[in-house]
Amino acid sequence: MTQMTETAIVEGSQITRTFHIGSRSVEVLHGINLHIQPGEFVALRGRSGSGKTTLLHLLVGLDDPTSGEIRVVGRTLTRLSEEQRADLRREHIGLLFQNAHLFPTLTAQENVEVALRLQLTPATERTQRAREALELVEISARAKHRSMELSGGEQQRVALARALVHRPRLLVADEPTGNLDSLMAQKIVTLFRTIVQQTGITLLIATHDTTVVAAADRVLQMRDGNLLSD
Ligand SMILES: Nc1ncnc2c1ncn2[C@@H]1O[C@H](COP(=O)(O)OP(=O)(O)OP(=O)(O)O)[C@@H](O)[C@H]1O
Repeated sequence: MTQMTETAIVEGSQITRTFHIGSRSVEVLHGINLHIQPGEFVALRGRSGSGKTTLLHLLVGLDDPTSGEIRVVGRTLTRLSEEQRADLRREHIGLLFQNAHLFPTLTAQENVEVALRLQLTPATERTQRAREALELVEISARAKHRSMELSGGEQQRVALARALVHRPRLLVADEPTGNLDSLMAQKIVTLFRTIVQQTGITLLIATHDTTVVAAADRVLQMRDGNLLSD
């Protein structure tokens, strides 16, 4: 087993994941080791089906590895209950997906505040923090628009604001530019870089997008359930 270090914000040691489909077992991840340091912007690249989404789900505690150990922000995920893992996400992790998954009839501001309601943050602080998050992703001018009135790129910015509003230490994103045209994608990527610089957050992004890959500090390459580089 690889030695776990004290300083990494995300660490995986010999992670495997096997899915059971009927009587068949399919090992999708074959013993992944990885270390991500605080403040790094890491792109996770690999063909469709190589296991990127499966790995991300394990690293944020949405799924359990078949074997191996995962430590995120100093906690060993396999030792936590589902509720404790949900708390860990609420406190320290932001999630962003290919689709923005906003409430269509709520405004941009309200969509961001929803994340803080779950944390029982007082109303005045919620409003202020949501405003700041919308400012950070440069979408304040649309704060009062209902999300269904926004473009795809604008919706993704609101989703990013929602993922950042609780000031997580780690942002994990799965194909966040997958539904955007190249100009919109470029703008979001520029924003990722700015946010890393301004906040010191750690970014882990699974992507096929060469713009994201080019902007990252480091690229992890997956192939057929193996990580080729760490
Ligand atoms: N719940 C599941 N049950 C069975 N097989 C699964 C499950 N989830 C994923 N797989 C299989 O695991 C493999 C890896 O899938 P995964 O979604 O992690 O790949 P990916 O690299 O994220 O692909 P993409 O770039 O298309 O999103 C695929 O062969 C997929 O069919």
